[in-house]
Amino acid sequence: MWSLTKFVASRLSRSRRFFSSVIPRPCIIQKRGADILHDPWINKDTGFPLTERNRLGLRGLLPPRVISFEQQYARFMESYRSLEKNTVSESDTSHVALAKWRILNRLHDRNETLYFRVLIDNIKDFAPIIYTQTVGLVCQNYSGLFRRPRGMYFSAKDKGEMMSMIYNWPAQMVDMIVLTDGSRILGLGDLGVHGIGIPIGKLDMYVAGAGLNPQRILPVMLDVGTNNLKLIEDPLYLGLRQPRLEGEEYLSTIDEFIEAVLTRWPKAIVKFEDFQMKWAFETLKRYRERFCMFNDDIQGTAGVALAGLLGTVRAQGRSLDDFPNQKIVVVGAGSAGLGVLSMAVQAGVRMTGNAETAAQKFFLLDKDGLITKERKNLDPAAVPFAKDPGLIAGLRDGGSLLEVVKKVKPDVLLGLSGVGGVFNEEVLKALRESGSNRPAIFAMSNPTMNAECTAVEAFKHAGENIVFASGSPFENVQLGNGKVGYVNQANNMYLFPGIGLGALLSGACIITNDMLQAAAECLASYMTDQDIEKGILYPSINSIRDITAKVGASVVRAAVAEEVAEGYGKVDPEELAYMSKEETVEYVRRNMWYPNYSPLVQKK
Ligand SMILES: NC(=O)C1=CN([C@@H]2O[C@H](COP(=O)(O)OP(=O)(O)OC[C@H]3O[C@@H](n4cnc5c(N)ncnc54)[C@H](O)[C@@H]3O)[C@@H](O)[C@H]2O)C=CC1
Ligand SMILES: CC(=O)C(=O)O
Ligand SMILES: [Mg+2]
Repeated sequence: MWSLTKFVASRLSRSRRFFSSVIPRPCIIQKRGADILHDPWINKDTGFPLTERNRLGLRGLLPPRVISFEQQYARFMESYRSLEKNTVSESDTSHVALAKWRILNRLHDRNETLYFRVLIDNIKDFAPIIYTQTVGLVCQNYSGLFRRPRGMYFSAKDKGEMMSMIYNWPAQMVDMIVLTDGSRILGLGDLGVHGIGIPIGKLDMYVAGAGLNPQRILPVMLDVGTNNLKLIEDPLYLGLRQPRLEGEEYLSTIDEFIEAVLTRWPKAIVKFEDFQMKWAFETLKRYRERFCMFNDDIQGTAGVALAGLLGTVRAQGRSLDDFPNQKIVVVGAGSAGLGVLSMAVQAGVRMTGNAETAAQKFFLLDKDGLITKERKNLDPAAVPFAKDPGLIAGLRDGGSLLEVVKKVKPDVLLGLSGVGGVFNEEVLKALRESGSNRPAIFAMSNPTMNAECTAVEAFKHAGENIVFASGSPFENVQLGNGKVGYVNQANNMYLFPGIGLGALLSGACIITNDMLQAAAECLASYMTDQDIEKGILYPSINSIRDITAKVGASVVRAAVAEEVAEGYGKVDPEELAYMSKEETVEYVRRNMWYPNYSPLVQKK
């Protein structure tokens, strides 16, 4: 039973935590001298005060002047801006993008505190570099860009060794692991071990957006081979030059890795990222009831898309109850597309109470066109969305996107196909004729070149009145006469930081559908009616910490309501249950790490 004494004690412990977050806590280290300068977690470069230089054996290893954090920050930004200025006229945009990534990566490798401060303060400018879209280019060029290892690599050759390998990681605690096998990196396909750039980029977003402590995150590449022949033949390829493991061999490798992780860090959250569809679904089914994990491409994407779809209903001036009446054509029946449809159906069922009607207005296409009940060898995950061809006159299995748009007259066209340009001029013009009072286009595939259409194409061919969102960022479109076509970024980056942080701070033993639903609903309700009217469905990425605090809190509360919360640190589930909504947001905010130089104290 919750007692008054416990309540007062919890308030006191909360206020103690509050003060400790204002006064930088000392960081206890075991290193000395040059080892400190080579450890990006604790390095301050020229920022070490003289007292620390004396205490830590750094005197003489640095130029004598102490440069303040603010000066270091300004110096970095100046070199970044001058790179930007000097390359503005270059036609090779990928060369410029990689130069920007390199300058950030060098800082990341040297001084994480400064790196994360510049990232947080300039998230709108830097997210497209460390995350989609440049991260895709980085993975494609990884063998040439590789300088220092980051994260851990477990390979098919490590079978039987993983339990001891996990103890090679230098940090005592790990809160969040992002795991990939590199088999479907963005829309770029199988990039094998070079896909490590994705877990690194995602975890950068966790630190920037959710305030996870960078000393407690771990990007992991599980190298089970690659089926990309170009990579296998490349002498500089950094991974195993063998075909991917399949079947039981594959699953037992992942099982061994998971067992090793959970033995060392039983409360670590494992986020699965960019697995090819069959393993994305299989691993989610295998593990989701066993430990705290989620699949970002299936579940994170679904929540962001659902928030955007609900926003679209509002933007059309309709009531939210009208959502199940939206005709939605989803192009791409992979992990992301099926994840979105499943969540949209769940939302429809909650609104209508009827599972059958909930999916009726949703249409699904894959590379072979419209999926109907006549489809041979239909993936079981797609079965609930397969249409009866008789539903609308002229619909047929394998019907092209253009045919489907002309016949169905959708309100929403949502692309998760990984194929650039499938929303071509004809398709967009057909959407314009759909009769919807405000059609919406979600060109969600990444990176930019894989977007189903560009923002300019969408506004030009589908009309100025549309709602537009893309997975990778595009500039807003100037429509003339001062009118602006607003570009939303429909990317799971709006949700995964909050899902991860909420799961962590509730101490959730698993991540349930209700927790994911709560995250999506929280994001959906974030926007004001005025914004939505302008076609703005998602907040600016500049607000990512505020969004994450709210999304994280809604995940914590859902975890408590579902009785899967086991508490975090000294905060037990009863204390979580006692918190009001606002207090939960405050609790989440207070637990976000923020980059400041901490005093370093050497452990004797
Ligand atoms: N914006 C976001 O937050 C997210 C975007 N994505 C993007 O979604 C894309 C797909 O990801 P997954 O579903 O995991 O891939 P996947 O490989 O599992 O599925 C791709 C699907 O697209 C279909 N497809 C291929 N060519 C097509 C065509 N010409 N017309 C219609 N359908 C076609 C395939 O048959 C398959 O069903 C990727 O580009 C990825 O970057 C994925 C997750 C999150
Ligand atoms: C954003 C993301 O997770 C993807 O494109 O795979
Ligand atoms: Mg992904």
